[in-house]
Amino acid sequence: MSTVTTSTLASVDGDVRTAVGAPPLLARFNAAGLVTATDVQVATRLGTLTGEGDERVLLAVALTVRALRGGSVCLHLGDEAELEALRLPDDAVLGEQAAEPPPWPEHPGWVAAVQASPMVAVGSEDHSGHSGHHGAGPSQPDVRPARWVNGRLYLDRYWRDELTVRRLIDARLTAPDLDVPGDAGGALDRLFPEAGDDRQRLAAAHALRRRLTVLTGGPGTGKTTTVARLLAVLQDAAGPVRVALAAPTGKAAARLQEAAAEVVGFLEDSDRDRVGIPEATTVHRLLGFKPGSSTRFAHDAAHHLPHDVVVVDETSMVPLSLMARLLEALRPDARLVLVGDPDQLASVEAGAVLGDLVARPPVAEAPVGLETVGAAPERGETAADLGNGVVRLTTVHRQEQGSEILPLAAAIRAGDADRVLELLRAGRHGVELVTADVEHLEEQAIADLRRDAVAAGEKLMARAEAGDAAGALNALNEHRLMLAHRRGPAGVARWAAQVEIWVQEGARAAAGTMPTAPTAPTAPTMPARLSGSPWTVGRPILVTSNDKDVGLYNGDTGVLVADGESVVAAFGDPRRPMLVRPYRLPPVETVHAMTVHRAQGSQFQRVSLILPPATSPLLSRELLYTAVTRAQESVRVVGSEEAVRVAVEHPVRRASGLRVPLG
Ligand SMILES: Nc1ncnc2c1ncn2[C@@H]1O[C@H](COP(=O)(O)OP(=O)(O)OP(=O)(O)O)[C@@H](O)[C@H]1O
Repeated sequence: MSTVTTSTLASVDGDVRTAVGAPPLLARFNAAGLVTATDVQVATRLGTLTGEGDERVLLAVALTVRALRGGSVCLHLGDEAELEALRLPDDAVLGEQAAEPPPWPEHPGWVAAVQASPMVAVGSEDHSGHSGHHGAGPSQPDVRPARWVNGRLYLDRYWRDELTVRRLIDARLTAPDLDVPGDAGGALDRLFPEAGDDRQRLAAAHALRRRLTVLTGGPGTGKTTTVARLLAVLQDAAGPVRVALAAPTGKAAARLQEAAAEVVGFLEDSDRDRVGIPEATTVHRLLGFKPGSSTRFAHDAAHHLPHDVVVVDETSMVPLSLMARLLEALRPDARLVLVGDPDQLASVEAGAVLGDLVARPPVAEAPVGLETVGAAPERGETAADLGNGVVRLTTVHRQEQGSEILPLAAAIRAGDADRVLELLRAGRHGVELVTADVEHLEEQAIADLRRDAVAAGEKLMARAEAGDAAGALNALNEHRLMLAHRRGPAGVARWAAQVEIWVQEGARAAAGTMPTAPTAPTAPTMPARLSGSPWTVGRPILVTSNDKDVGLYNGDTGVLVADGESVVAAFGDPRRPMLVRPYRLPPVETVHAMTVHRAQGSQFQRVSLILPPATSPLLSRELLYTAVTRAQESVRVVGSEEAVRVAVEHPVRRASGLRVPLG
């Protein structure tokens, strides 16, 4: 079906070319950068397939494809005000010379044309004969590639995924309590004592009885601690239960496993024995990812996962389609615990399910009976959240010894730009602003950034050359340069190359050779680390596609380490490095710098963030919050005060229908 093609296109970078032979109205919006050539091609192709020639409808579909690329699930066409955000050129055409955008078509007429279109099914009921199950059914003459529900225009596949998520989440929220045969109160008292954190206890009591718990909170509020202790409560009161721990990326899964093992290590012997050694995996691997297909999994609605409890960490990064597949694959009576921080960036793919689940009006009454285990929701706000299964942890337990990182994160989250700038300007306790024009950065402005990058790079090389995989993996996490954009003056491509030059210059200076361009041919006498070969020891690498056989996933980072005369790539937990021969590696890139999106789910001792100019559409509150909360010791923000302010004052808006009830 044609929607398969559009979903693939929506996930790649926008095509910046001019759409050749586009109908006149689309050509004008294309020239203004509001839709790309790819958006136009998808719309016109679907128009040809369904016999729709009305350019206003094709424009709406092209804008929907563009909105998907920006992470929205749909186009909120019914609300004229929502369209304003789309009057900025798409990120894919940023920097190109764009024409003045034409006015939108007259609104009521536009909406009426979309609803009357043969391309568009109207309403949430399925009249096409589809079973409603993803991808099911033979293709029929009346298959409509788009759908209009509650003033929103969807491509059909995304509508189906949203409906699946809505139905399965609502079923979990409205289902009766699960039976807990054992002494739940006793287990809760032991693992979440009275003097502890009430909300953590409430979360555990909730997860014991309910089929969906959404456990949210900022950094250091004890999400991982609560999950690990909750597993002990479950094994004691409802056990033995079969548990799966998962996260959207391999890196986040490794962190979850490490953190959960640490908490379990501190439990009493009996609890520790019951929980065992937690193992975490990626959501894709849990579902039985089949290479070559992003939508086909071994576990689905017909082949449920065997687990009684599934815990997903870093849920903010789970896109709509993956959430739909996960929910389908769960047994209806399994407990699902979604853990995450909804204030972080959402996934690169469409959807912000965690944010939507937290922001919905309550779907069910707050569950009763939690009092019986001594965990009564005491505040009205909690009772309303509980109608959506949400328990928000609010007390920060991590001891930060005067660091200003968490207060800075709190001010960003609260949207308080004055306070954010005050903390950054003060430049104390691990927080710093380097005011600079990022398009014309002076060497002096970035001297400290360079020093940090070179120090971390040199340490990485030294450990890698010594064949010390654990030391090299630790060094990899010492400093990370992050950016919002991939391309342009404040983009990853430029800055990754810059850091590589700095590190190599530093290495040459240390080796006593004359500085040369990093790509220059290498003299045979040059140390291995300067050879310029893709398998240079000390090269930090980023995996860019999934490889189930090797066990590496898109986004995993590692480092090339000397292994006698040869080279091996080290990944994962420094205490238990995973070693892979270069010839077995999936495609990799050098990772001296990364997008904030890529860095999500990881932590680094020091973070430097280069902000784009204040006009960038990628500047957002979530971007700044995510970057700042990646730092353990210090964070340096490079950019203008105006860019900081714009970021703090602009939370991301991703259109989706999940927050509103079905009409
Ligand atoms: N109820 C509590 N009482 C005392 N200390 C706690 C409590 N809960 C958590 N902590 C401590 O607070 C710190 C942070 O906890 P944890 O790592 O579980 O938080 P988190 O929300 O998962 O953080 P992050 O998302 O940043 O990884 C840990 O050192 C943990 O031991």
